Amino acid sequence: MDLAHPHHARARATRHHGPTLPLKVGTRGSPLALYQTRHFLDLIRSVCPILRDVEAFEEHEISTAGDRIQDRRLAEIGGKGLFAKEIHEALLDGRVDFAVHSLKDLETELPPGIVLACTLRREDPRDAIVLGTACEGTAEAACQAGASPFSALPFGALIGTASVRRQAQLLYARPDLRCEVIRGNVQTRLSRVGTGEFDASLLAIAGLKRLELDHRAGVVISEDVMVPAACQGIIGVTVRADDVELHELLSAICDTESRAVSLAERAFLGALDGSCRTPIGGHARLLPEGEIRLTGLVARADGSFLLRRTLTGHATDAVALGQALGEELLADSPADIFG
Ligand SMILES: NCc1[nH]cc(CCC(=O)O)c1CC(=O)O
Repeated sequence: MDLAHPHHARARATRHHGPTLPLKVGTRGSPLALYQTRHFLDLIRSVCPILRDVEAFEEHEISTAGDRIQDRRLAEIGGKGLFAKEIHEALLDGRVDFAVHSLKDLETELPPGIVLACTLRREDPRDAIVLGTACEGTAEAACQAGASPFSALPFGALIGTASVRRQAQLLYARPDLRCEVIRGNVQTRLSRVGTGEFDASLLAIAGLKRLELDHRAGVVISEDVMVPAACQGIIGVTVRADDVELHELLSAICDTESRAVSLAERAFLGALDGSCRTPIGGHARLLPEGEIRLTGLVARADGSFLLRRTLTGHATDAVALGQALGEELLADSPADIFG
């Protein structure tokens, strides 16, 4: 073993002295991002007593291109990793030691030198409909067993969404609806529905729950009706690939179920290699007996085409399962989808 190698030197130092404090954590500055970062810090403190000191961590808010661009659909701006580029740079420069992300916003292929070290237990992965005043009273019937969640939306309603995945699945089921881009953070979107600018919007219930705004969700849509985004509801933590001591620390709070499903969902997304203009959904769930069931969806943004498939395999082969499903959907989609 080459003990002069920096990896080994640092790993040995960990065992004797623990991590060098304070640990610098990178986060976006939105209320949701800050909540997620604090939630993560609470978890790590609960398993690691030496980190309970308030001064053990230093929070660094990092503004990303995705935060600054508010008026256009992210898909139009292009470029994967719009929410993370500046955060990766801060990690590689050593300005931060680790970073907390909404895993669904993190590109599948991370820059060299950065790895996803840990995924937290998944929050509810489903999408929810937030109804404006024009839809008052429509939620109740739509929530009933057997009813379509979309029946809460009046004919021809104007829906604000920036997600081509949600738009495609919505229009496929309800071609009468109109969709327009709504951006901004969760609170901004809620207020724009509240003022009547849109009849309704679709948001991840996970974000609403974390912000204690889930009472604004009129109808929660089953993942069997609307396939969520890959890794929706999962918080992921990135570190420098050679930071052995942080890897060790983070492995203590890693959730094995979210790790397995996120591997499958991210492998699926990676295999499709769609542009961010391609509506793609991916959702895996762990079954008893150590199996994993992965559903994938690709569609046209206008809802004129939609393909959905499910594969089941062993959780230990999560990556292979994701790749296989991605390749299957790629092969069976019309040429324009991935053109
Ligand atoms: N793209 C924005 C985003 N990124 C993560 C969440 C919250 C849900 C999650 O943790 O996946 C949201 C808001 C939303 O989609 O409604």
